[in-house]
Amino acid sequence: MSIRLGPNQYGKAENRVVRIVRDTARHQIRDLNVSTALRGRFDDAHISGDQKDVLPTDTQKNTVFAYAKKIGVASIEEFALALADRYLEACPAAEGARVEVDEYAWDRIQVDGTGHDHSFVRSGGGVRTTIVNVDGRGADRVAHVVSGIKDLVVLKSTGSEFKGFLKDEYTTLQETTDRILSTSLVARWRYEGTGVDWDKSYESIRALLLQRFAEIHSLALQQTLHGMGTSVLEQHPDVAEIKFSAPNKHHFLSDLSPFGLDNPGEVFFAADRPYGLIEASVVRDEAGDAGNAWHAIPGFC
Ligand SMILES: O=c1[nH]c(=O)c2[nH]c(=O)[nH]c2[nH]1
Repeated sequence: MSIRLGPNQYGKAENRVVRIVRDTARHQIRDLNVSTALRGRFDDAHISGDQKDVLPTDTQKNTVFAYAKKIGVASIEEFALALADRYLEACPAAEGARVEVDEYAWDRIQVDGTGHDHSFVRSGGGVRTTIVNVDGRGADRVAHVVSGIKDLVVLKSTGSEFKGFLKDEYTTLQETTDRILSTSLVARWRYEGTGVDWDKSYESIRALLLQRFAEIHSLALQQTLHGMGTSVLEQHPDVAEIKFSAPNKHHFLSDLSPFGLDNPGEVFFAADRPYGLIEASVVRDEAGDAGNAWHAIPGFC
């Protein structure tokens, strides 16, 4: 019998770091959840228990907070790339570093029509996210950036059909040409390089996803996702591929006939489970090799 150590990585998950820029009375806030992981030649740490190669997860955490002060957060992508490079510099046994950053956005509280200098209210409308993987150093360095948005809850109250589907003896679903379509979208897209205006690109893709969700007359959530992804690839040449995970948040028409009431698409039961889970990706044919870009991202096909 032969048994060996399989794939492994280690790091500090979910460092909650809030960076305030307070050079003037008008403060800026970046509110992050940062998870780090190193992979490489860490066999001794697992097999003999010798930790000589291990940069502690505690050090990885400290680096996140020190870098928030030293270099600040120009964008979550730049911050993640800088951290990944730092870990590879500090830890010779590491062959690759993975840094995932979620950002919780804040809006200024409006007082008399003006955004307050230092009081904020958490924004709705999805969590911005990035996952950076850097493999190697110097001339061998390869960096991949997968950015995205999650928890983007959207709904259209008409303009959605689901009909013509396969039926068997267990099918009870009625065909419909007018239903509610709603999802809590996760979309992640892989950039081809790192010479990107990260904030501008994110805002533009987020706006485009919302616009296309609204515009597309949906024949199924699958077709809506494909349409949204195709538009992103058409309008963003630096995006190689986009992946979606979309729970179909079913809204069932409430039967009000026992109460002598008709219900022409006005009152619904919003079920929370079970839900259809629709996952799809749209890929550019000539896209470069994804390498480790999608390493350890759960919930995507
Ligand atoms: O958009 C949908 N896609 C499906 O595959 C599906 N299946 C189902 O029951 N309802 C829906 N809706």
